[in-house]
Amino acid sequence: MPPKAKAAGKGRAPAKRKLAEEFPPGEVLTDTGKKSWKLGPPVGKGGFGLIYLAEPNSEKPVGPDARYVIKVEPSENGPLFCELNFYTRAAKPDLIQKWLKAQNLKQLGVPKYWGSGQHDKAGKRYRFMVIDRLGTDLQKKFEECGKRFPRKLVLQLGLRLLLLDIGPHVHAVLQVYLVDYGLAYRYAPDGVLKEYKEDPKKCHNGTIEFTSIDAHKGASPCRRSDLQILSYCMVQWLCGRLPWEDRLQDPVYVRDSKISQENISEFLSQCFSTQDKPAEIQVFVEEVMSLGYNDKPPYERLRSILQNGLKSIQAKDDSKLEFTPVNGEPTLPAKVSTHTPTHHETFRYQLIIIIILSVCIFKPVPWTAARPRKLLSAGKQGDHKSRMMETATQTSPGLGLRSRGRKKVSS
Ligand SMILES: Nc1ncnc2c1ncn2[C@@H]1O[C@H](COP(=O)(O)OP(=O)(O)OP(=O)(O)O)[C@@H](O)[C@H]1O
Repeated sequence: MPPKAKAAGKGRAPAKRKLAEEFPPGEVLTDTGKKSWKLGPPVGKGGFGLIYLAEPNSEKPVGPDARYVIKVEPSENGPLFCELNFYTRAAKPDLIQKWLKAQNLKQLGVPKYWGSGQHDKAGKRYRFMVIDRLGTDLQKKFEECGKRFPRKLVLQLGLRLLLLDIGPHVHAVLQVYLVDYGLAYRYAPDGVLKEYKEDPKKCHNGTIEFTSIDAHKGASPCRRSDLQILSYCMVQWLCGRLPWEDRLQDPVYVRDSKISQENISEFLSQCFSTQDKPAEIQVFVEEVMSLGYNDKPPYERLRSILQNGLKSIQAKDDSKLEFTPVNGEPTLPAKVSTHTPTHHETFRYQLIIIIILSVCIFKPVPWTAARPRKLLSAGKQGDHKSRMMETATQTSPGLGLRSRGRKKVSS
């Protein structure tokens, strides 16, 4: 994620967390299943921890083609604990496999979980988690495109991030993944929806510019919160800048600016000129903003709104994601994978802001012949086949900074 402003000021709740120190390449960590992992260089940085390339421990150093990453944070930090909870409940390889089979899907846009544990170093205790290594992140692509994505791409990303199956594009090669489940939340444990309740101590959780109004108010996230975040992301991708980005240091200002955007048409008029304002985005945002806290969003309707947007520009969701600077040439034409993430109703998780902000572009190689430019070998599936990822420079959805001021850098 790009460096974002630190949230500060009144109403800012999240407690201070400790930063992890950087471990040298070659550090060996042993997970709770007694499997040892060797760290390579860091490939990403969150607000409180680092993400390292990693491989099962062996004589060899960990190279740039590592198939795993390990996220390490001081053990007392909450988000990694929360994230681990998500991964162990929802993303163990056998669980994902079962889910795919049950849903008749080929792939799911959630990295697989391979292990976790605690590691002591210099008198300090760290928590770590091993997951699939993915490719470049969407934020990086956004910056490469001059901070604006073409409308077709935004609509396609919107369709994928709605977490619905988009159909059998079996030969597609790029997939959008969601990572960073540090704020994942079970919005309906055992099928019982959580009640709306504001907690002043939790105000403004998430990446400040995109976080939902629910989160600003300290309410636990729900499905509409995810969609609000997605709406803000899509508007920013289209126009380059959200109206409240001038004062991200002030979460109350950001919250109030979002709340004051009751008239969606006026909100979008601050972002687009009259001729550039995409009609479907207005309809989409209106639909999202009309949702109640416990409403099940009309995902199909939301999808068709975005599909209609594609039609209106004589485009279709053809499984090619073209990262083209607006009014320019494509930087890296690419295809998108067979299946996008499917709505995870059964997991009863609320995938919140950081997740949407943490979208990886990932290209599994066993299903493709040609290597696009700038490939970096990486990743693995359960079958231990290596695969390649298209990457410009850095890895993972380098999106994200929480309003708590988590900064990210990437290698
Ligand atoms: N599975 C992955 N494969 C490759 N790179 C990754 C992966 N996961 C994360 N990264 C890289 O590390 C960066 C930080 O990841 P992540 O958002 O999970 O960390 P975080 O500590 O939770 O960050 P934050 O403090 O913003 O919540 C990402 O932006 C990305 O560049």
